[in-house]
Amino acid sequence: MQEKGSISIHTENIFPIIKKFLYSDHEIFLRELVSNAVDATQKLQSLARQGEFKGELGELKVRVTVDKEARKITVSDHGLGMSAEEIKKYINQIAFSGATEFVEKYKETDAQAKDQIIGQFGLGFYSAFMVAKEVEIWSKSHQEGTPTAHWTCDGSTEFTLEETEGEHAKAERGTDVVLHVADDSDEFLEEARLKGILTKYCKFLPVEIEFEGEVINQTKPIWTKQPAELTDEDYVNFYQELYPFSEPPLFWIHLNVDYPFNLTGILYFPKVKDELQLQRNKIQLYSRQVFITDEVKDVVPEFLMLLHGVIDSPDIPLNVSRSFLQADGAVRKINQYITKKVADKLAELFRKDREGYEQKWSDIGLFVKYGMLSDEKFYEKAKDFVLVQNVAGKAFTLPEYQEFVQANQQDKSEQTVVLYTTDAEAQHSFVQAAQDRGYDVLDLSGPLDSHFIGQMEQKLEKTTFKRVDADTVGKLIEKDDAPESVLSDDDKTRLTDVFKQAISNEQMHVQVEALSPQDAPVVITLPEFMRRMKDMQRTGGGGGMQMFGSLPDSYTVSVNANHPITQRVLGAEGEEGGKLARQAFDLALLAQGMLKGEALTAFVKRSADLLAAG
Ligand SMILES: Nc1ncnc2c1ncn2[C@@H]1O[C@H](COP(=O)(O)OP(=O)(O)OP(=O)(O)O)[C@@H](O)[C@H]1O
Repeated sequence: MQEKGSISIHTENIFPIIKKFLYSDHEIFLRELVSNAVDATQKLQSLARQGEFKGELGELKVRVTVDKEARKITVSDHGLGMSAEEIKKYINQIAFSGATEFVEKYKETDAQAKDQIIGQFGLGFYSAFMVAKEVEIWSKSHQEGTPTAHWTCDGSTEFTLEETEGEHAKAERGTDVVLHVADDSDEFLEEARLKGILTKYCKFLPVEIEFEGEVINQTKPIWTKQPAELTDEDYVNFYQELYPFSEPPLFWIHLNVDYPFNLTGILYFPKVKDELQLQRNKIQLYSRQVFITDEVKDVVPEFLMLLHGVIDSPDIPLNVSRSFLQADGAVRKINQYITKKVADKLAELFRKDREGYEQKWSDIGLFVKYGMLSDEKFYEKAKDFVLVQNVAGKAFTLPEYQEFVQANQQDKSEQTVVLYTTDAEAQHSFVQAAQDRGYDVLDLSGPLDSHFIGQMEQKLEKTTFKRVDADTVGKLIEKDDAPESVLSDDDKTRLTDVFKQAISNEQMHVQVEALSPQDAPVVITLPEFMRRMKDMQRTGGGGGMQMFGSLPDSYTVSVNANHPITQRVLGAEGEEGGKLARQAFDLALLAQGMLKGEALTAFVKRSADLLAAG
């Protein structure tokens, strides 16, 4: 047997759900009521535009007032008002939106209304019951001769509705919504609290909103204007209004698109000196000038979350509570659009004002690298304007740098070896040695640079990166013209043994190498791959590498066969050779800031002895 029918809903059961649970935050009741008042005002303006309303518009301010004694909050507008019939239709029917109906009805004759009207779900009004034990509506329609309608409801499914003339009638067109605040919602009777809510959500609504005799909003915020109407000062002032006491922004992008989706806004590049200052959740999302959230995840690409500013789009699909967004195709397109705009802006700055761009690089470099690493499309554009800086502070684009080092820094298998330092101070002796060889050294000390290096090695052809202390200078870039060793094989073995014994440390692998006589007598290095593995292990990357436990430190100790000191070590009597070897080794440790504790004390003492003996 088959039965067909329609599912029924018990209003008594669903009503509390709407009231209490649909909206996570109680404070949004004010946003909803003020939005309705603004909608009512904009609808009237729309009717006037179309000639359907011929009366005087008069003053159109929305007023919010609070009476703490009487425990009342009132939201009043001079909008189009409602007759008793209309209240029945729009208010008594939950989830029937007069806003949507209006937009649909006038879409041919007033397209503007579609972009302005805020309401869409027909639920917002009921959020009032989150804070009120009773709500009254007093409304007078804009249509001549309609009596004032008075509606009351105590939050149950029962309501009263009457038409009043005479004493209680409203003199003017419009609607007053009166909330009798519930006992558990005292906080909303505080002026400061209400003001806080209004400035959070309603600061940029398009109709003036008055609270405490003061207009709290800007009806035409700058993002709704055309870029051509605005000066740099306007942008900077707006920034400072959004983020008081912050340093002026570096530059900004005015977003303005209406096809295939509607999006306006201004994104600012903040001045950031170090990564600790980077603050997320600094972009505010609006929909039709109503504040929605400052969590713009999904809408704004991850790497641009560090930007500041405002985005306004009626096309971002909101859920009923307007409290979170739904990630869908439209959101993805918006995300891509923003990425493209940012890349274009950077490319333009680079092209038009290279010097200014270089000066800003310390602030924007992090964004750019983050973007390249996280977004392939952004990478494609940014590879032409990402900059690298050498230790002398000169900036290059990647193609410029490749050309700059190509002649001198190719190894025998025609790989270009890019040398870099992560700490020019600590690695000074290596930087110096490389520079003495005529090599250039990049400063890649930023927080994302190890990832950036990895990406560059994948993308750039025939190019490898080596940290300056990854090897002795002669081996960093292996060439055919390596200097010959002056030592015999026998001497080399003897020398190795003396050093091994003097150092007596398993993690130090001694080898004799033919460096130039001007190079240091001993050089301690950590091979590039070993250091990278250790870095990965430290930062938790590298997949299953943890399984193998901590990697031991494994340094290479290169003894310079051509340095005069090796002759002295080989020629020394008794313990003298070992002492000299240890001294040379300690000097190498010292050059790298690795000489510490007991070893350092011993070194100082030995040095004094040697000086005294000399
Ligand atoms: N101050 C007002 N003046 C005139 N009409 C109003 C007013 N407040 C509410 N209404 C009418 O009641 C309807 C229902 O309001 P409600 O806030 O529940 O939903 P909405 O604004 O349409 O949609 P949303 O849930 O997205 O806010 C509105 O669409 C509007 O027609």
